[in-house]
Amino acid sequence: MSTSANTAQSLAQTSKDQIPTTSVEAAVLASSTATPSTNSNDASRGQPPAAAAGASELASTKITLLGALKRFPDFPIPGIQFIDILPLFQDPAIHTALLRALELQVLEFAEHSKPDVVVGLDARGFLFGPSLALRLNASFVPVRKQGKMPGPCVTAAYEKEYGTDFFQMQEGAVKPGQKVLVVDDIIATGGSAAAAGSLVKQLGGDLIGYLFILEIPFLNGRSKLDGVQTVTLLETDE
Ligand SMILES: O=P(O)(O)OC[C@H]1O[C@H](OP(=O)(O)OP(=O)(O)O)[C@H](O)[C@@H]1O
Ligand SMILES: Nc1ncnc2[nH]cnc12
Repeated sequence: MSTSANTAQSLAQTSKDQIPTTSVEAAVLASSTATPSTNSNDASRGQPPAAAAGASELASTKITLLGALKRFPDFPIPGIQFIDILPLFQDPAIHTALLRALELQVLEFAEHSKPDVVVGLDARGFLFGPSLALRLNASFVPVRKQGKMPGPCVTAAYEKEYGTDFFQMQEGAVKPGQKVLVVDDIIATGGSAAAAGSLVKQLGGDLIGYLFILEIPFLNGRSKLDGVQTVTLLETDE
């Protein structure tokens, strides 16, 4: 079995309960963010030996995930280094490891406040948002680019790394007071995520956090998220 398959299997075999049952699960839980501005890359610090061993396994999972990403210079416009997350979904072992790691990040940071709704952003937030929502026994609700959904919608404009756009959510898709987690593949400038957060609030939702697979820290996207708890699995400064 390949390294990625081993990693995926050990992550996939962990309990569906919120209580960690393996060193990997304990380590993933231990590695999650405790504050809005910290990421999860220093997993082994201060952990007991079993958790530290698991943290090392998590670290190798992250290396596997990072290694699967592809870079495309000057896409979609000159000067942008495009980071393609689609390869994460081509290998079932990596896909499994990704989903389990994301689930555990949520269970840790939302320990006392599990989301009622996972909101995924058009289009790459749709690749894992519904699967994650099922694992969390939560609803899935999309944020879509303007003009794609029927019925009354709320709308927010936003700037991103390579242009301006408009996002929408259907009225009633989130009920007032529901706890909402916004998920997307990448946080770059943070414009997309901030617009999604504003739509959730327009619908009366309680925005409890943001979750991303990858952060590009030099673009400082977190600064647009009003201090709302933000968790990223991976980061790359390029
Ligand atoms: O933090 P930001 O600067 O807002 O950038 C991040 C957003 O950009 C990408 O989506 P894109 O708008 O390219 O749409 P797509 O998912 O439909 O390709 C990405 O999937 C995020 O949604
Ligand atoms: N550099 C980038 N690569 C991939 N998706 C992005 N979305 C915004 N910036 C991006």
